[in-house]
Amino acid sequence: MTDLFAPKPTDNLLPYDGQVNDLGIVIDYPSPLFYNLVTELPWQADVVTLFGKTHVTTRQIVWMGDSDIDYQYSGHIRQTIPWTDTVFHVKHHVEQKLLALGIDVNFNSCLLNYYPSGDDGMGYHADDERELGAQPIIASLSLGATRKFIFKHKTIRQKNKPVKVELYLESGQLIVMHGDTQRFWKHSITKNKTAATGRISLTFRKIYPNNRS
Ligand SMILES: O=C(O)CCC(=O)C(=O)O
Ligand SMILES: [Fe+2]
Repeated sequence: MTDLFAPKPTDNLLPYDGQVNDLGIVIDYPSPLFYNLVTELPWQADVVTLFGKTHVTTRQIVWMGDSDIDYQYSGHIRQTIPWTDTVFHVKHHVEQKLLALGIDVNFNSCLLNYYPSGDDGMGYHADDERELGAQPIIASLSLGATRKFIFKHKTIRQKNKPVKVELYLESGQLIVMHGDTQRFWKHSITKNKTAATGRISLTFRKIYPNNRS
């Protein structure tokens, strides 16, 4: 039976000011991939500066990409490690899925995030650094525990509250943010005390090093 309410990959999840598509589950066996990445990658705590204060996160990250790319955000320079066979393979798979939506992109970088438990999240932010270009294309593949992903409009409010769009990201699910999304919306992964297991997201990006400010 077809689910009349299941979003089509071509549906825009945002009401305006950007474009987010849900490509659904694109990985047949996500668990082996999850455990492979947890064990094989050199995870490190992230360092974030908020209101002038530096924090070390329990969320763990790895930057991966082409050898000529390193990435700078929140004032910190990130070392990029070369593509592993596994992630390079996933990158190719993701690019093929996007092609079917009419999005033709060759990602040169990936930020992998590991949330060991439901106590780990990522606060509201926009991936709007200059080096990502004016309309960044960011594809995000989720593995492991299902977690809630929230978009919050930067300026538009309704009934005195910011406009929000929420979705749940499941293991093997791929979404893509593009168009004006980073310009007008922030996004976050909320903490969830009931999430018993870990989650990984692979966020593929295209970096234009010459746009660095
Ligand atoms: O883990 C996620 O799904 C979100 C990650 C994210 O927003 C980022 O890496 O910029
Ligand atoms: Fe992000």
